[in-house]
Amino acid sequence: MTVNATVETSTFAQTVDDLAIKALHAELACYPKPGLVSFRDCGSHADMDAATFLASIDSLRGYFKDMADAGRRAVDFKTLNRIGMAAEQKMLAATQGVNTHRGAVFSLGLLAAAAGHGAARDQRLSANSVCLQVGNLWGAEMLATSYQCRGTNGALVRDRYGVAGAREQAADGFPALRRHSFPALRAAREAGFDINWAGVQSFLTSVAVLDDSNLLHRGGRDALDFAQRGAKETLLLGGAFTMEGRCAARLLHSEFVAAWLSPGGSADMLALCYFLHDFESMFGV
Ligand SMILES: CC(C)(COP(=O)(O)OP(=O)(O)OC[C@H]1O[C@@H](n2cnc3c(N)ncnc32)[C@H](O[C@H]2O[C@H](COP(=O)(O)OP(=O)(O)OP(=O)(O)O)[C@@H](O)[C@H]2O)[C@@H]1O)[C@@H](O)C(=O)NCCC(=O)NCCS
Ligand SMILES: Nc1ncnc2[nH]cnc12
Repeated sequence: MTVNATVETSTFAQTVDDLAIKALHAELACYPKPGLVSFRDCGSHADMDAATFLASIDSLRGYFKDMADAGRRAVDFKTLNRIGMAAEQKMLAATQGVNTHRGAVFSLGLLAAAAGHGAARDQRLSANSVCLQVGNLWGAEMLATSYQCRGTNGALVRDRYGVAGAREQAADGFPALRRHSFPALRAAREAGFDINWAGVQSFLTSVAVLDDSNLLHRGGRDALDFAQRGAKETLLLGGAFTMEGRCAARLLHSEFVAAWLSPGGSADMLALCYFLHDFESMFGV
């Protein structure tokens, strides 16, 4: 189905906004997500809780519409970056300076822009094509030195461990998400699991494969290895598909909290997967 044939472009951008906000809500609600904030507890965080996230999500309403509209106009990365920085400032004002959704503002914002770009040109709107378009359209520009943040946690671990972070994932069309996290969510939904447990399965899959800069920043290589191993072992027990796997996921949550580990990058991947799943059901061919 092509968008031009079905909905007005402005309605499309509003729908993208609604789906992105819904995805951020679903990510927050999903439990157990080892180490992360949900309505049950604050995970490995002393400075934020579910209320902080709700305020943050509310502040982002309209941002994804702006990004979809900007994508429709085929703007350059500089323009997207400016819109993103303004959204980040609104988010920080809503959370009294706590970083709740910096990564999601970046990654989900870029998906919204690619969706807007594709819809205006009657392109295929599968999850895969939208992810790849981010890299094709803006990848080279976003890797340019002028956009390298200095002093961020991501920049510090990139320099220290040489790993690919949020920017490199986006520039490459979100390979971990396309190959692992999203197929895990889709397979779980097709197998009949609800959005919570399908989300847990996708989240564990992300933790198992992603070089999460939050884990590296808090605990170095040991923390990343510990988290990836724990997620893999939980998946081997069946993950969200078995009672044993679900118990292991709850236990892993306690272990991450005890070690003060928080895989924030995987939280973003989960929100992206929820968004893409709804988006593809609505607009995909
Ligand atoms: C390009 C930017 C994303 C900057 O990136 P950079 O890597 O330089 O810096 P960070 O500030 O560290 O942000 C990266 C965030 O991306 C998430 N992330 C981490 N690893 C990965 C990964 N491998 N792949 C994809 N995404 C990843 C993660 O975001 C989530 O975690 C944050 C909360 O974590 P928390 O534990 O609370 O961390 P802190 O408060 O920072 O520290 P401590 O508590 O430990 O002390 C939360 O934001 C989640 O979303 C990383 O944090 C980008 O920021 C940029 O250029 N922005 C410009 C504006 C823009 O967005 N433009 C729009 C599109 S062009
Ligand atoms: N639910 C969550 N908990 C902690 N950090 C996050 N970053 C994005 N979502 C998050």
